[in-house]
Amino acid sequence: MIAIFGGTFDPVHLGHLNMAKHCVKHFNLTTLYFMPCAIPAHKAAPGISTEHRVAMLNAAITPYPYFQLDLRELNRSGPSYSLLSLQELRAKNPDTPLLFLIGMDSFNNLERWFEWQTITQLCHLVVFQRPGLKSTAHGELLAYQQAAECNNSTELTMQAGGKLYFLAGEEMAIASSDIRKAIKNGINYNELLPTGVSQYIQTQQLYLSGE
Ligand SMILES: Nc1ncnc2c1ncn2[C@@H]1O[C@H](COP(=O)(O)OP(=O)(O)OP(=O)(O)O)[C@@H](O)[C@H]1O
Ligand SMILES: O=C(O)c1ccc[n+]([C@@H]2O[C@H](COP(=O)([O-])O)[C@@H](O)[C@H]2O)c1
Repeated sequence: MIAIFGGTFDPVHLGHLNMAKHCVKHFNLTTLYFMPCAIPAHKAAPGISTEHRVAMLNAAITPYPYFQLDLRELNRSGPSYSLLSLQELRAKNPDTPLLFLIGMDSFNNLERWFEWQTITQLCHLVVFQRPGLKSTAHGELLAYQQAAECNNSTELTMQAGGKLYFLAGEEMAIASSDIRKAIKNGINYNELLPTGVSQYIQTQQLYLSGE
């Protein structure tokens, strides 16, 4: 199995680590790759450099041998469409089950993603809960959910892609945007971040101004 966790990670926080750890444990993964995007398809570009985001990801994953980085989107120009990354991964690994981990808010917006229906064929989507959010799928997204959802994780090992799995686990009400706001407003945010990340933010004086 190949497991990818895409995100802006501006910055990576304990909510990200929590869902990624649940995914590793649940699917008994050897490796899960955090894949930072370069230019988010649907939100404002990060106000800090790519190097800072990657440095914070490295600080966050260092204690965990089963986490690695996949930097392919940083080496591409244009919006970081997940479709392109998944197509590349699929071309290199034609028959390997491919998991793409996202949060419930991302799932509820999936219909707005570039060629989302092709994405659902290229990989299995693993959706982690986000506090206060449930699937709001309707129309074509609901049709996909009804056709693809499975409750038995071994089913995901039996085909390369096409399934949808809702992964339950401890929910953490943490968002990068709240952390950026807290830092700007001088509010303590350290308990929301891996230690190495909060140290890096302080040393580099990140997020003190801007959005
Ligand atoms: N606390 C959380 N619980 C569940 N899913 C999360 C959580 N934080 C992030 N995610 C999911 O992780 C992926 C990457 O998230 P991202 O890097 O955009 O962080 P974010 O906290 O959502 O950022 P922002 O607040 O700036 O939108 C997305 O699919 C998102 O849904
Ligand atoms: O491909 C798309 O159109 C697309 C649209 C929105 C989000 N994504 C991906 O979803 C992941 C989480 O996105 P975000 O914006 O919540 O950090 C990240 O890997 C994004 O590149 C992808």
